[in-house]
Amino acid sequence: MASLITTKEMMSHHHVLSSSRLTNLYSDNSINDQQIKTKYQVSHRLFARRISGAARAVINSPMPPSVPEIEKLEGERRCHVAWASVQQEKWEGELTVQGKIPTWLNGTYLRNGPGLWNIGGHDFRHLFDGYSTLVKLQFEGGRVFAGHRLLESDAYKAAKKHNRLCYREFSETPKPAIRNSFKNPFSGIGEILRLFSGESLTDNANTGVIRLGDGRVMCLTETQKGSILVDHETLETIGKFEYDDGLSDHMIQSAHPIVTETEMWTLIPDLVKPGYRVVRMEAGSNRREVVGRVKCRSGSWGPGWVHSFAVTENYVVVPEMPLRYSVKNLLRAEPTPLYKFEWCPQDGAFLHVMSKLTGVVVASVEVPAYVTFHFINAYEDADENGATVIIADCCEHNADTRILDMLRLHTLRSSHGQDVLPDARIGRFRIPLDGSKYGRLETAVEAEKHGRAMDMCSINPLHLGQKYRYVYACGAKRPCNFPNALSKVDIVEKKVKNWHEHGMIPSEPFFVPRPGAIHEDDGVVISIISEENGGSFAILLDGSSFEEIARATFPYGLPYGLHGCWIPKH
Ligand SMILES: CC(=O)/C=C/C=C(C)/C=C/C1=C(C)CCCC1(C)C
Ligand SMILES: CC(/C=C/C=O)=C\C=C\C=O
Ligand SMILES: [Fe+2]
Repeated sequence: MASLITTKEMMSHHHVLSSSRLTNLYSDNSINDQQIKTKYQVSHRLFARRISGAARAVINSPMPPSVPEIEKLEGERRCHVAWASVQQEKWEGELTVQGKIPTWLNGTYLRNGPGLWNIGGHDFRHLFDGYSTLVKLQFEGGRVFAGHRLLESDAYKAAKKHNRLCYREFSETPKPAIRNSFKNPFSGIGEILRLFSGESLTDNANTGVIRLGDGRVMCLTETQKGSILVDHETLETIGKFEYDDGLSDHMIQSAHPIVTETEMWTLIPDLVKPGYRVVRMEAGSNRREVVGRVKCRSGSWGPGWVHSFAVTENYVVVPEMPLRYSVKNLLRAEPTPLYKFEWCPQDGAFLHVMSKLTGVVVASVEVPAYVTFHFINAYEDADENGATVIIADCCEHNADTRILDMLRLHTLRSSHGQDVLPDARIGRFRIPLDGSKYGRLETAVEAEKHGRAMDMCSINPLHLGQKYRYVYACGAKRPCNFPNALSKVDIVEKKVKNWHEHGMIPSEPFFVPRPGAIHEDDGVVISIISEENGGSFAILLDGSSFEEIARATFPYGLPYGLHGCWIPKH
């Protein structure tokens, strides 16, 4: 097994990724290459001045800039480190801690996300295209040992080897290699077959990371191929998670399985006969059993996009969004404004409820149009007459699909500080189980209280599928082009506590309950913050007061990341 590199090794060029990311640092398309290079050099020296000595090693700065250079640069729009590729493949070291890490916090927080957005001079277009970068924070007796590492997916390895994109990513389709172009393997029937067999799809598992009940740790994305096992201590890639159930020919999966100590639930969308398979896998097994199938209600060609879903104690809540997979857009080489999807509100929006035990769909209701990436939680409740109603909460983007395009890197890089982030809220669905045709969608808490941004959520995992009170998520302090605050939402009292510091971009606040806790919010919230000055740190907030209890600073800047998990030390 290869050992992780030290800071000293990292200073050598051997481990530093190619400099083809130069253009990534700037958003202003009008500047020419020479200007970009000059800005890059100045900017890197500026970062080096601002962050610690160790960080200087990372970015390999030769000299501090002169004052006029700094002033010139201050006035320019520089790319926030949140949207800049990681500067090296891997790093490991101890972090400097300010404050006090609770001694009960023993274990590893892992975060996945796209962290490298360029290869061989090609700059990726969308946040979701970047190559998976795992970050770990290992908490041990009040100390924090941390690191990051690029996931060795086939997509990343091939891109490195051939110096170009080789698989279809979220928004990008590879161009044919010039020497093969007369045969053009990326056109016609061959390409359709390669797409539908999954061959040309990415396995770049850059979205989430989960710990299965049996202890295996898996990185995931929406392609089934993108299910990859990793070692949570070394961050090494172990290999593909091989499903032995014959369900992998349906190339797509939800990026957010629901995992407990005993089982994993997920959804497998069916692009040919629009619908979803609801599947369950026992801890220790690689075989998913199909519990039931939901048939799409709408007459559209594709099923609704399903990034995540929800469960209650007895039911699985399956969303059918009006934002639908589009086979037509899947086959297009160039992205459409909605990428692989299309917006079909005229065909209706639905939610389906399946019994976990029998696989029978017990409710299928039409609801107002909605757009969500992330369900927060769901539970069974009683209505005023005592009849069962399902409550399902999600981060809802006011049925506005613009959020998908807002996550284009050019937009993120060029609109920093502008108030262009579309509004979002906590959407609460009420789904009656009495055969009603319609469900309701309400705003759970006045969105102004969390700055009208709401995504990247977590809850106390002990309340999964149960009544619950607290949601931790990214909110906003306006003006902003991206969620820039951490919010604790009390959905019962309808109160919100926000954490915000100027120029910071925090990733998903992840709640870890204190062992033995009685109160739902007794625990800590972990988030990794990318700073405007090019640095980054992990922050720990008290789950109850939402006050900062500690921060642990990285000697370099980490980009934004998506979802995390907690691996307790036994
Ligand atoms: C990072 C994130 O949240 C989502 C990633 C989604 C991906 C990688 C989706 C990939 C897809 C293709 C490459 C073609 C087929 C459709 C789809 C699943 C959207
Ligand atoms: C980062 C994000 C949305 C932020 C907007 O408010 C969505 C990420 C989705 C994938 O996990
Ligand atoms: Fe997600």
